[in-house]
Amino acid sequence: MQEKGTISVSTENIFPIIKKFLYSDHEIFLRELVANAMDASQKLKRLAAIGEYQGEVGELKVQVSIDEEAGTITVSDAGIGMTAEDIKKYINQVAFSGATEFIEQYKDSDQGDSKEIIGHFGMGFYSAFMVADKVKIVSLSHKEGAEAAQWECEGSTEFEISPGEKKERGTDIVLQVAEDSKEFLNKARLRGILDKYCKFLPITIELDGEQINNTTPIWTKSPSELKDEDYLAFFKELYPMSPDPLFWIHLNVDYPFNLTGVLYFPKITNNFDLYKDKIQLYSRQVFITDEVKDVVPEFLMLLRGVIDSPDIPLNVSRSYLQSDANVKKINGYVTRKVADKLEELFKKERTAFEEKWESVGFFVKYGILSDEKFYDKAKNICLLKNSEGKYFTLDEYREHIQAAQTDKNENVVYLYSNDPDKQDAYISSARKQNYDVLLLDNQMIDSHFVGSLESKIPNSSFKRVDADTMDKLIDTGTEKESVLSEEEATKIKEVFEKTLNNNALNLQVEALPTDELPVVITVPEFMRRAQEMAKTSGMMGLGEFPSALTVSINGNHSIIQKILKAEEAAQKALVLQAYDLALLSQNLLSGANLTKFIERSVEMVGK
Ligand SMILES: Nc1ncnc2c1ncn2[C@@H]1O[C@H](COP(=O)(O)OP(=O)(O)OP(=O)(O)O)[C@@H](O)[C@H]1O
Repeated sequence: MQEKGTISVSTENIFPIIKKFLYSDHEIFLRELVANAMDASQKLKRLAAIGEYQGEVGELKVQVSIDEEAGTITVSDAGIGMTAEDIKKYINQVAFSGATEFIEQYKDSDQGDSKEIIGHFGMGFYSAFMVADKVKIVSLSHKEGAEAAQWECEGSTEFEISPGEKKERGTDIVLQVAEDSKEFLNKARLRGILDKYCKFLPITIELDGEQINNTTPIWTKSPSELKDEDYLAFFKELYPMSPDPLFWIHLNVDYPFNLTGVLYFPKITNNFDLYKDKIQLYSRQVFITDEVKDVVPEFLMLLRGVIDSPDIPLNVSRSYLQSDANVKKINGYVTRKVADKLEELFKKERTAFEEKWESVGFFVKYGILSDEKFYDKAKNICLLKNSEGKYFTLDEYREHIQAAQTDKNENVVYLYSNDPDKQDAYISSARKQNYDVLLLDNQMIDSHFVGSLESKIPNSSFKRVDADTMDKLIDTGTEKESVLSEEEATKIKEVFEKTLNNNALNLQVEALPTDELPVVITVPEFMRRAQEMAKTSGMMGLGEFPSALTVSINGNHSIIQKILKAEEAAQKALVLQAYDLALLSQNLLSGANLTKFIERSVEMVGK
């Protein structure tokens, strides 16, 4: 008996709409059909396990095959199958409600958002019509005495149902591939899609007889069954081109939500962007997306690996995902696990932890900057490295510098360098005073990190080592003895002003140690930070911000006496020489000024 019917649906014909708006994601039809076949297989397994199916279960693999000549793709399973009644119920009604719901969602969203909905909306069975102009279902239900049934639909709301010819339990979905979708008849193309979405499905998937998937990926196993090699091999499987990860975290939770996975800490190179969106999100081993925004905290998006959770609602739009309670909990859980793992590593293998700090520190700092709560968890394992390459925790470091580097206001002054090469002269001045200098030279993150630490550590101030002369950087309130009389100080300042003839310079005479340079050039900390902020926020073009240099003349240096006593011409040469030397030590001397300096030096040496 053949039966014809019309699928009741408010929209005249939803297929053209499905086709049009799902355009960029056509390939997911295969994921949907394979996932259905897998569900049907697993349902049968469950029925057999609870004794509701008495027959032979047999091998439950899902087969995908291409018949290029006939222009068809067939997805077959040996799962529970469907009777004609089941087809009417599940395909005509249930599946359709899913498709209609999609259209409703699409209508409610503005154009810009539609792609997101599409990307996260499981279109189910009807997504087959994105690539096929005719779909046939032939199915034999597992139910005793069931007869095979066949359903056909040509992409309109009309369908035809009739007895089918099928002897084995299960379902064949046959797609007559549409003219504009012929690419899917290519085996390599299908293989690519299966590799992407179905690589770790729990039931064997074959493409033209060849197994595609690994049915028991490591995140489905217990950590006690796994060795380091297994984790490394899995990492290589996911990211064949990447260097080995630093370490990994096996996630496993079943209350209050369900989540498994393995997250890897990659070695950080400078190309951070390459590392974003590399965590893969699965739902019961079906690949969903690698856009994990909202599910994983922003700073952990640089991690790699797999998260699998049936509790992440994937068939809804982004905005919903953000406010979803489960997603929030997952987010919190992942953050906590990462913090725990870092603490464990730190406690167990501090040396190894220090060796990995270049990469690990990036996550920790990023986490501290972006997540208030993460600081509380990470403050005990956040390391600081000094210019001698030694590592300290925040507490250890404070202890280390407290005695020497507390200023008259009881602030502990943390000195740092962001470019040890350029700031070498300042670092060595600091060391001469028995001060310690931190290395905070990650250009991407450390300038922000400095500000953040300063606000988090009470009574602390961070100053770059070239922000002022040493005794002003850490002002202990003790007056330095000056060998210059007040008159001489005024005189030397005048000589410098006249010779350098530059209003932008902030000239001052100071009593610095005799072994300091005769002239020291610095950029005040607050000024430099304001400049950096302006640069990063794009408020001002580079260079527009006044660059205020402070020029400190070391009144205690012997050369100052020489200048005071010299003839005018010699005086001028000495001032320029002392000033140029200061610029040189900051790496600020170049071009014509450098040439002049060299000429002058040669002349002086020759005298
Ligand atoms: N291969 C199959 N074997 C048995 N039943 C199937 C098969 N494919 C689909 N079905 C039935 O049709 C129903 C509708 O399928 P459809 O893919 O549209 O939605 P779904 O799987 O329930 O949800 P989703 O939108 O997440 O895919 C399924 O719930 C299932 O009962």
